[in-house]
Parts: sequence; structure tokens; C-alpha cells
Amino acid sequence: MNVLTINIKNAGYPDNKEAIKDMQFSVNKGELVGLIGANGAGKSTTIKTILGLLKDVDGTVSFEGESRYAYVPEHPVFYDSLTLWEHLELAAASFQLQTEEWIERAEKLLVYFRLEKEKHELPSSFSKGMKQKVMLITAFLIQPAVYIIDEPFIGLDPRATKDFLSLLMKERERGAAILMSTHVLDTAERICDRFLLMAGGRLVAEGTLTDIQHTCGLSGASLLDCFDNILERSL
Ligand SMILES: Nc1ncnc2c1ncn2[C@@H]1O[C@H](COP(=O)(O)OP(=O)(O)OP(=O)(O)O)[C@@H](O)[C@H]1O
Repeated sequence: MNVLTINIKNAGYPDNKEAIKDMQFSVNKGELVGLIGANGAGKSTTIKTILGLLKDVDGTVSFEGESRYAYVPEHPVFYDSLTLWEHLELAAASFQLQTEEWIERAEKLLVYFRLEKEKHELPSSFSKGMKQKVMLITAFLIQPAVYIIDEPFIGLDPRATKDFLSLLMKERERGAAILMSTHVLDTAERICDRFLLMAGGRLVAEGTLTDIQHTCGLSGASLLDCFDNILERSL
């Protein structure tokens, strides 16, 4: 079942209205889809389009029914005067989560990501990885139908990456649909069900690793080798 469906003729910015073109794809319930592409390929623009942040959009983005989504940005943003816990309270209030339920989940998530001691501190003073963890905790707290995650691996240490991935897999088992942009192709290759490869603002290949290997005639090749091959051909 499609939870998120994108059908974009073009989208972009006032001075670059066609930053992405002809993007059609969907993300299904319980599916983890990797959005892959070199710098400037159009991944963030695709995500901004899905989030409704761009004015210059010719096309449609639809979420199934009342599906709620959580967005985890690459660069975390916080309210300067709110503590970590107050950020969680704000998220819980915005999504009208049941008090006892969210508090129990929040406490567990803080322990899981080893931030329980910093509960009443201001995230604006946290390290990069700690800030990223707060974003992840907020998203996992909401338990949305769709996760949109922009490059999650850069700030996280190896243990936090492992913990994040195991929670993400649990969310997928729960039925969450996940769209995740990343440059970390070996991890993406290991965890994603399907890939969307972008270059020059367009989708240049999509499917499972086997589909993509088939597209470039490189049976058994890594995602990185397939991606290089496709990029060379699309130049
Ligand atoms: N605010 C903006 N105004 C005008 N053009 C922009 C803006 N942001 C991005 N672009 C252009 O849109 C295109 C796609 O950029 P985008 O940020 O979506 O790439 P990306 O795949 O997310 O790259 P990266 O991996 O570096 O984050 C690029 O040509 C870029 O120059």
C-alpha cells in the first residue's frame, strides 16, 4: 500500500524553478527507500517538495489518509530557550499524544540514546551528534506513518548509528514507511528495500539492488559501483 506518492513535473526555487524534474515514485507501508545522489543531485529539493516548503512546484505529493509524518533534518533546529524535555513536550502536544504513553516512550528513548542526564538541558548547547539524537528521539516519539530522514549518519557515533538503525528497523516492522536520503552507500545497500538514484534533478534509476544491477548490467556489483556506472552513462 502506498503511504506516500510523489508526482512532480518540476519543482525548485524562484531563480531555479526546475531544480528537480519528472519525479514519480511512491513509498509503501513497511518499506525503507533510500534516496541517493551526488551533491546537488536534488535530494534535499525532493524532500523540501514533499514537506511543502517550496512555492515553485508543478505536481502533487500525497500522503495516504490521515498519515502523520516526522521529518528528521540533516541540520537540527531547536528553540533556544526550550530544554530537551520541553522539545519533547512540544512535539507530544502538537501531535496530541496520550500523556502517560508519550512520557513512558520518551523516558525509554532518552535512555536508549544515552541522553537521560541531559534531559533538562538546552539542546542548542549540545554537540552535533547529540543534537541529531534529539531530532531522532522526537521523531521516534511521534511514531508516525512516514519518516522522512535527511542524511542521518554524518553526526552519529558508531554505537548511536547501530542503535538508530535497530530502532528504524523496528519502526519498519511496525509498518512505517521510510524515505531516507544518504551518501553512506554501504549502509544504504545493507538496509534499504529499494533505491531512488538521482542525478541532475532527475531519477536516473530505481528499484532493488538487483533491479539496479540489472539496469547497469553489473550483476553482483555494489550500490556504489552501480551508481558510478549510471552516473557515467547519464553524463
Ligand atoms: N535555495 C536554493 N535556491 C536556488 N537553487 C537551489 C537552492 N537550493 C538548492 N538549489 C539547487 O538545486 C539543485 C539541487 O540541490 P539539492 O540541495 O536538492 O541537492 P542535494 O542532492 O540535496 O545535494 P547535497 O547532497 O549536497 O545535499 C542544485 O542545482 C542546487 O544548486
